[in-house]
Amino acid sequence: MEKEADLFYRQLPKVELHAHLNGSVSFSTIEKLMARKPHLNIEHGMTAIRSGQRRKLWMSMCFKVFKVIHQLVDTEEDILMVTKDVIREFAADGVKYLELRSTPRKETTTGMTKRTYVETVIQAIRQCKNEGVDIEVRFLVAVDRRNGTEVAMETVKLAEDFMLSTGGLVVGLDLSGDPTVGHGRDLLPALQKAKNCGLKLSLHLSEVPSQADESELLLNIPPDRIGHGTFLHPEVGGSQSLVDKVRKHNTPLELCLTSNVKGQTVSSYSQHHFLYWYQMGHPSVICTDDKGVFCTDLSQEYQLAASTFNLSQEDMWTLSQKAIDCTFSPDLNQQLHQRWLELRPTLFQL
Ligand SMILES: CC(C)=CCNc1ncnc2c1ncn2[C@@H]1O[C@H](COP(=O)(O)O)[C@@H](O)[C@H]1O
Ligand SMILES: [Zn+2]
Repeated sequence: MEKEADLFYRQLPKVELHAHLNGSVSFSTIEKLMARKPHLNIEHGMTAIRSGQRRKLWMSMCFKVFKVIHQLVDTEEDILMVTKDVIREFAADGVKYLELRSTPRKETTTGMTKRTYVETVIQAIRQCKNEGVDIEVRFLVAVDRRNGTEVAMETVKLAEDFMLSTGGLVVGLDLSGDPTVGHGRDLLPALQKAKNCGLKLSLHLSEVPSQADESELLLNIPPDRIGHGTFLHPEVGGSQSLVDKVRKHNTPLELCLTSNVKGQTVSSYSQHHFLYWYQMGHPSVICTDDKGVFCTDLSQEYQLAASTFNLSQEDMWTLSQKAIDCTFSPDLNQQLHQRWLELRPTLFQL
């Protein structure tokens, strides 16, 4: 029975809209990177958060994991390998459309620049396409909230340049980074600029408690999608006014169950705010966030949502199909819906 369910969720065609590149690096890719850089003396436990592993002062500790991964991924060669591996892994997991996001990084020691960083990600996406990997991939350039106004402005310029030069592969901008650091008000002008030049916006919002003011500000832009939104509703310290804003614009939420449970912003799977939004009929998309760091994949997240909230395979099919309407590539909608229809008979004969 368990095996059949596994197979169903793996074969279910899926859309992944919230995946940070360096958080998605798998165990086997980390091994290849460690072999390239033995002098760093990095061990496996430093790049992933396994089940039951819990620490105090949690959020900021978790973000240290990314520092370790960034040490391992610091050349264009690494970025190319990591991006291609991540794309192939999502494809092998049944993801048919993937929006990857990543923060352009400069590494003085290796000569990698923010521009060559993005160029390399794009090159990897193109190579996978040419190699026939069965997945459509788009890219969101990420702004790390920690770095303030000026860097955010530069990043928007970079994203705009690539949006124009890549024939639509760069579709938007992500706002992420340690939510306990910095304030969204400093980033508003950059986010507005991005929106005005045609980049779609996906913003990490109310990922930790007590950010109602910031969320209010950011929701006024308004964003095109929301990452997490864990503390938006009144029952968890948000407000009805925040919920009303999200409802008014019908802004889809990207929901990452394991990330929130392991990140300890949600106490257990059954307490996850997925249920609040799903029951309301609000567009809710199940995503992984950082499949490498949290040792998960998208099929597992679908299966967890189904078993936790007692949803049928038919419900989960509908959820994955509706995610198509939440992508930043409306030009692909028809093609993706067609694909889902073609695949449906094989799934429901299992
Ligand atoms: C507890 C925990 C780690 C939660 C995960 N929730 C997150 N919230 C905000 N930003 C994130 C999260 N996960 C990854 N990121 C962002 O993605 C980066 C890693 O991917 P990349 O280097 O941009 O390719 C991190 O440095 C951070 O800026
Ligand atoms: Zn995230």
